[in-house]
Amino acid sequence: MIEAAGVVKSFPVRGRRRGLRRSRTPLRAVDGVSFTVEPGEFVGYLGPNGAGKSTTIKMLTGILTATSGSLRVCGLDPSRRRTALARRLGVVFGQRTTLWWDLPLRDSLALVRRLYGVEREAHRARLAELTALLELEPFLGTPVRQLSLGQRMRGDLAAALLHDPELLVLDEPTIGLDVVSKATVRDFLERINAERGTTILLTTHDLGDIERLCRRVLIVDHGRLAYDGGLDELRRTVDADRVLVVELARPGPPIVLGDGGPERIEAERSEGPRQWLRLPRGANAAAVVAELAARHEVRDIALREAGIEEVLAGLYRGDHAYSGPGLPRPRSAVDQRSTVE
Ligand SMILES: Nc1ncnc2c1ncn2[C@@H]1O[C@H](COP(=O)(O)OP(=O)(O)OP(=O)(O)O)[C@@H](O)[C@H]1O
Repeated sequence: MIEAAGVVKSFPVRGRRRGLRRSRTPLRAVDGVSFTVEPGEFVGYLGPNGAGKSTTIKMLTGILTATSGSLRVCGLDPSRRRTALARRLGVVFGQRTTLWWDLPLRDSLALVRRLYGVEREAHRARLAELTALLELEPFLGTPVRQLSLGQRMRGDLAAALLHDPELLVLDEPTIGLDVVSKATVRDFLERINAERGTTILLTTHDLGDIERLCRRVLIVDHGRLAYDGGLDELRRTVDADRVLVVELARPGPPIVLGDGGPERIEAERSEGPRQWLRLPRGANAAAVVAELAARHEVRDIALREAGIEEVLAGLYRGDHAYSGPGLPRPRSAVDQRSTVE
């Protein structure tokens, strides 16, 4: 569905004045990104602010032309076949609307039908289906400018899907939505992916979106792909800490396990009978728990895995080494690269 090979996008940037001339140093917003997305996949396209996500999406949809590299979306070159691609692609930008501000939502959606040349009968059936799934009925007659953000986003999703595209590209579709609207949008996306097989590429900073929806994530950093794989593998691969929270029968001195050896673990915090032990990477939690139980009177134990928030924050800050399966290049290579030509 998507094939990107060595895609680069440079923007000219006004530099410092040198004599009468200003230097124009190009900024590589996207710096040699390669990945493929198969039909039916639901992929998260993640990365810190300014990483190059929106620029990639604009190239995928044909709004921007790549400076170099090769890009195929639904088998088409997006910048040369933009109109043909538009019939097979749905796009939603959370920060903008594609609907007509002064028209009631129903009329906006009728105009979308004409734009895409969808037959009246097919349109009617599809509109009825999307109206039910997205619960649009109560505000179909309301002008778009009077819709709440959550209502407008549901309207935008309907507009993007009325022509039944194979691929849906979403740029922050849940930004600013309350918990109920987010849940409606997420349920809907999950459903069209599972039931209709619509391929979805989702850009988001929302951790709930990522955990709930994305089986595979691509992480970009400074315009480069830093990770391509599953969320669970990501949690396991990065050096994310696990913490044992132990409740002893009574308060005592800090627990020390594996004393003297390389696997020595000492409680880093204690509050009354409760103590926190940070497990070193690769430590066998079962063996640690067995040693704990043999040497202490333990009431309760909980193992706290790092949440995806901590894992991503660590990656974005550069705390973790990029190595291992699914991680195409070591962190040092990302660091050594210059973002400005
Ligand atoms: N038209 C442009 N001209 C010059 N620089 C641009 C242009 N568009 C984007 N950039 C720069 O390219 C880099 C990547 O921007 P982009 O919007 O793709 O990031 P992003 O990952 O979508 O960020 P965010 O999460 O904040 O939306 C940024 O440094 C940005 O300033």
